[in-house]
Amino acid sequence: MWKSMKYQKQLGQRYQLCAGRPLSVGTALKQQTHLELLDTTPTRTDEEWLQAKPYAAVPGPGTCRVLSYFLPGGKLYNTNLIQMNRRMREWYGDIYRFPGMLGKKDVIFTYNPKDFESTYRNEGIWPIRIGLESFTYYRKVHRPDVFGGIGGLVSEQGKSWSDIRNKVNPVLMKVQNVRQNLPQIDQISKEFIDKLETLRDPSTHTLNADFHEQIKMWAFESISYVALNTRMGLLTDRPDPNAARLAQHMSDFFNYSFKYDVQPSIWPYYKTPGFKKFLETYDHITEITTNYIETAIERFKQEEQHTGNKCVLEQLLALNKQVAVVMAMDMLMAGLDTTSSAFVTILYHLARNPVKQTQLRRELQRILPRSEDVLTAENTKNMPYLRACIKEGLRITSITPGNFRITTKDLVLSGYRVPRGTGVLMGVLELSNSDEYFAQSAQFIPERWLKPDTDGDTQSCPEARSRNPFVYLPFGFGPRTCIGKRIAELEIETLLVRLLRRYQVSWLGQTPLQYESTIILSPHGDIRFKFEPIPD
Ligand code: HEM
Repeated sequence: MWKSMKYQKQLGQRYQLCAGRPLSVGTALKQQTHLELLDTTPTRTDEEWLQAKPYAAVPGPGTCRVLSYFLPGGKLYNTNLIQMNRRMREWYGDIYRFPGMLGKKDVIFTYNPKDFESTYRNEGIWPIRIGLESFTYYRKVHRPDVFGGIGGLVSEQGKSWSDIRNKVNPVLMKVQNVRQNLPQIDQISKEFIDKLETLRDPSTHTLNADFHEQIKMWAFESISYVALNTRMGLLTDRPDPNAARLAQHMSDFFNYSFKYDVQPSIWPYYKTPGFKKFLETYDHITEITTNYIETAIERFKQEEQHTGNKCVLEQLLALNKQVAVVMAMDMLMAGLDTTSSAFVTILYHLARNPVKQTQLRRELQRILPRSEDVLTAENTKNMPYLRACIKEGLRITSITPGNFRITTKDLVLSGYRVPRGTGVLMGVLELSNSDEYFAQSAQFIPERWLKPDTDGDTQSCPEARSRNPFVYLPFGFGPRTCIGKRIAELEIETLLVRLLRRYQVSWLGQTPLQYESTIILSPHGDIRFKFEPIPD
């Protein structure tokens, strides 16, 4: 009895430390009806489990040692996430435990594809990916007045996550439904090219502006068209006055999120002035996006008679207004830096590989004999080399370097017992860059992704592709895979077609493209391309 009361008390402390943390692992697990108890004590008694080494034997530093690593002068002081993971892997091996701190749980880092497979195959129908806890806090605790208890896809878990996901999947994951946005996404790409022309020095073919910033504007214009059915005008000289404000708040959001969601922070216990500013940033984003949505609703009412296909926002509103508002915000937050970083990455690899770029251009010239020709659902169907280039770019640099899950079952990972409720970070970036899984892994070889029967003059090379599907997952895996994948692909493909049909692109940076790693990998530093027009 005492033991049980003490246990309940411990659980209470563990899961109700403050209003911001109750929606953590415990609650997420509790929401899964097959795991009703908060108790994460292992229940497996089968041979594999019994034969495995205990969890305590997983290599890794203790809490004090980890803290010493990050102090000034420490071995990991001032390293970014990628550098930190690489060093830890060198010291501790292909599986190690990073101890939980300040209310966060332990995380197992693994570089073993068998572990990836085990984790994904056992994730069940409601996979748990605890990501941005500040999101959950803001929506569920700080502003329930606006969100009515809906946390959104990024932060919900269990049945509440699946209720939203099942509703929005047909709108966002169906290729044809997403592809009906092609004319507008293409229009945005053409406006980007027009803007590029105004920034391009015709004698040197270089830009008088920061290319990465311009690409962020393109990504913003594209995703806000899809999410808010609004043209922000960011690629024109008359942008919507609120658009620049929203863009700035989104950029602040990413910086704050890294600080308060990824790095250890005391905000769950004490709301620091910096965290309060973060909440204000959330407030600004909420206010501006809801205003755009209200305006769009008015517009839809006036256009009620229109008979054409409904846009994404209209389809989401037809499901449920609150879900639509939350989903639109999630699309803006998750679909901006990811798409712009991926685009710069893929363009960089093509710029560094002129032979592959020329090969790609042949395909593009077949699709668009004249650069001004129209892109249609029909002529964009068959672009195998373009799609292979995108895949290959994201293989060399997966901008989400690791995929994360909280285990919902007791698992044996790399021979160790890992109880359910443990965080597992799967280091895909390292494996997709390893010669063990991809021949000549450092080389940009789009041919690995071509099917042997691909038309045209390109020789496919599927044998250079890994036989293990779990070592290449730039958009994640399973029921919780990226819901914006189709939108991102449409945006990236369309702009690549327009840009590379029009220009020969080369890399002028002094070094290979550098990245800064916050929640994703973001291109950083000297990003300079040369754009030489190609005669029609
Ligand atoms: C190249 C661009 C992108 C990349 C590489 C990317 C990558 C990812 C990855 C790896 C995940 C985690 C998947 C998992 O845990 O299995 C994810 C989730 C997510 N992404 Fe993307 N993403 C991209 C673009 C977008 C876009 C354009 C949107 C918006 C429409 C978006 C919205 C989301 C959302 C809402 C989730 C959470 C899904 C859920 O938990 O159900 N992403 N993305």
